[in-house]
Amino acid sequence: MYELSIRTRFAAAHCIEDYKGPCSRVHGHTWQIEATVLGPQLNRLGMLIDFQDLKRILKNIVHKLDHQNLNELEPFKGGGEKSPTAENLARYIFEQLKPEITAMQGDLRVGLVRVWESPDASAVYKEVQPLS
Ligand SMILES: Nc1nc2c(c(=O)[nH]1)N=C([C@H](O)[C@H](O)COP(=O)(O)OP(=O)(O)OP(=O)(O)O)CN2
Ligand SMILES: [Zn+2]
Repeated sequence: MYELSIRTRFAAAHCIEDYKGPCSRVHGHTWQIEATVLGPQLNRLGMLIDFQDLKRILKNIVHKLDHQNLNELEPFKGGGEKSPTAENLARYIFEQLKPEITAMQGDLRVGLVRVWESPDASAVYKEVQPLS
């Protein structure tokens, strides 16, 4: 199995409602997004997927989040469990990426999406592999 990863980043504001601390106030991050794709086979150029293609797809997804207040966007509206945390962002991006990747090539899978809120803090979303 081959595995490759790319990173991109975007800037956006958020707050965590009901959080006890400064994160309950609106503040910004440069969010860094890492996406990992898995697959068993290389193409005729010796690539699993062209980094450029993966970057383009990921950038199109994060473009909708760039320079937004994430709390105002539909997937994160209402707070609570839907709050725009690194965890929820990772799941949202994973779910947007998954159909794009499988449409591109049937044997490709999204391994994980990692969202870095700062250089020291990140969250991952991945689907648990079924036991074989
Ligand atoms: N599990 C999570 N915990 C927290 C999240 C999150 O998304 N998932 N988010 C926050 C806040 O958004 C906050 O902005 C981040 O706080 P923190 O990591 O403490 O960042 P700082 O740079 O302000 O921290 P230092 O104390 O300067 O290291 C909180 N928790
Ligand atoms: Zn924050």
